[in-house]
Amino acid sequence: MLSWKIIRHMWSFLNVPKDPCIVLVTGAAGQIGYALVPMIARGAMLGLDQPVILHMLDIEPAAEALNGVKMELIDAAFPLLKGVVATTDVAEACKDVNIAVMVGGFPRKEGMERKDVMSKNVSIYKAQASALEKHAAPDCKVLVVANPANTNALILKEFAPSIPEKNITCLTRLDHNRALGQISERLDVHVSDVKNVIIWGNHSSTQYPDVNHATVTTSSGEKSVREIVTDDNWLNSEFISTVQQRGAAIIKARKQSSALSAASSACDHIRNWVLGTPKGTWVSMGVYSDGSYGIQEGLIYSFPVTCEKGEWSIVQGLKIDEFSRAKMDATAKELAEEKSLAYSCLN
Ligand SMILES: NC(=O)c1ccc[n+]([C@@H]2O[C@H](COP(=O)([O-])OP(=O)(O)OC[C@H]3O[C@@H](n4cnc5c(N)ncnc54)[C@H](O)[C@@H]3O)[C@@H](O)[C@H]2O)c1
Ligand SMILES: O=C(O)C[C@H](O)C(=O)O
Repeated sequence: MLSWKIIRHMWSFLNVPKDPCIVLVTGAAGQIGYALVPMIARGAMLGLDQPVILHMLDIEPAAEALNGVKMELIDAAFPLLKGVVATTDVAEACKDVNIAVMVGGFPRKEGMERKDVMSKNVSIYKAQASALEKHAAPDCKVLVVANPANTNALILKEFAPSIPEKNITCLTRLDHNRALGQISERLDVHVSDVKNVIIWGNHSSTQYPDVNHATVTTSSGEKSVREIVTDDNWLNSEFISTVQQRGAAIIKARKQSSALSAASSACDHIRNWVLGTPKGTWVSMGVYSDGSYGIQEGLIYSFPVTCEKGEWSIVQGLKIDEFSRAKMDATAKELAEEKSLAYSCLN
C-alpha cells in the first residue's frame, strides 16, 4: 500500500495542478470583503498551490461596487485565480461552493452593542442557510464572520439541517490573534513565539481570553506565559479587557470595524481547518458544543481546537480553575440569551 505522503509527493513531482476550489464570500463589496478577496486570490487562505474560483455575493444597492471589485481582481492578474462570479443572486453565489465565508451583514457602528445588529443579521442568516443547503457542495465548510457571529452561525446551522454541524463555524481567530499580539507586545517577543492562548465563548465583550495554558518560546525552551509575564494581576484584568474590547477600540479609532485583521484571521481559520494545525499548537474556533467543558450542547462556542485532515477536534482535558470556570459560564450564558433573542427576532 502506498502511503498518502508518498502519493502526495509523487503528485507534486508530476506537477499535476489541483482542481480549483470554489470560495464564496458574502458581503464582498464591503470593507472586509475588499481586504479578503485578494488574500484568497493570492493563496493566503488555501495555500500557494491551490487554484481558486471566487463567488462574490452582495445586495442590489452594492451591485456596482461589487462589479468594481471584480474588475480589480481581473486587473490584479492573480495566477491562482481561475474565475470570478460577482452576483446579487444568492442561489448563483452558493452554487457548488466548497468554502463559504459569510461576511455579509450590517456592521456595528460606534456606540452600538452587538445585540443591536441582531435582528438585521439573523434573518439574513436564516435565508442564506437554505441557499447553502440547496446549492453548495455537500461537504462545504462554512465560516461566519458577520456579527453576532456565533449566533448567526447557530441560526445557519439550525436552518440548514442537512449541512453537517461540524462544517459550520464562526470566527474567533481574530480574538485569538489579538491575545497573541498583546502577549507579544508585553514581552517584546515575536508573536510567532507565543502560542496556545484560548478564546472561550462568544465573539463579544464577554469572551474569555485565557492564558493559563499558553507558552512562549525562549532561548532556554518553552515557558509558560504566566511564568514569563510574572504579573498575574495584569493577566487577570487589563489583558483580558483589552482583548475583549479590541473590536470597540478599533471602531473608535477608525470609525469603522476591523477589516484587514478580520480578513487575515478568516484566512488563518480556514487554512488551519483545511490544511491542519502545527503539531503541539491549537487555535480558537467557534464550533458547535458537544458538551465539552460543561458547555451547553448545540451552542456555537469558541473552544481550543486542533485540526487534521480537514476536521477540527476540541482539545480535551485542560485543567480549568475557578476563575476560568466563572468566565466560561458567563459567556455561555450570554450565548444562550442571544439564542433566545435571535429566535424572538425571527418570529
Ligand atoms: N467575527 C469577527 O471577528 C468580525 C470582525 C470584524 C467584523 N465583523 C463583522 O463582519 C461583518 C462585515 O463587516 P464589514 O466591515 O465588512 O461591513 P461592511 O458594511 O463594510 O460590509 C458588509 C457588506 O455586506 C453586504 N450585505 C448586507 N446584507 C447582505 C446580504 N443579505 N447578503 C449579502 N451581502 C449583504 C453589504 O451590502 C456590505 O457590502 C459585520 O457584521 C461586522 O460586525 C466580524
Ligand atoms: O466588535 C465589532 O463589532 C467588530 C468586530 O467584531 C471586531 O471584533 O473587530
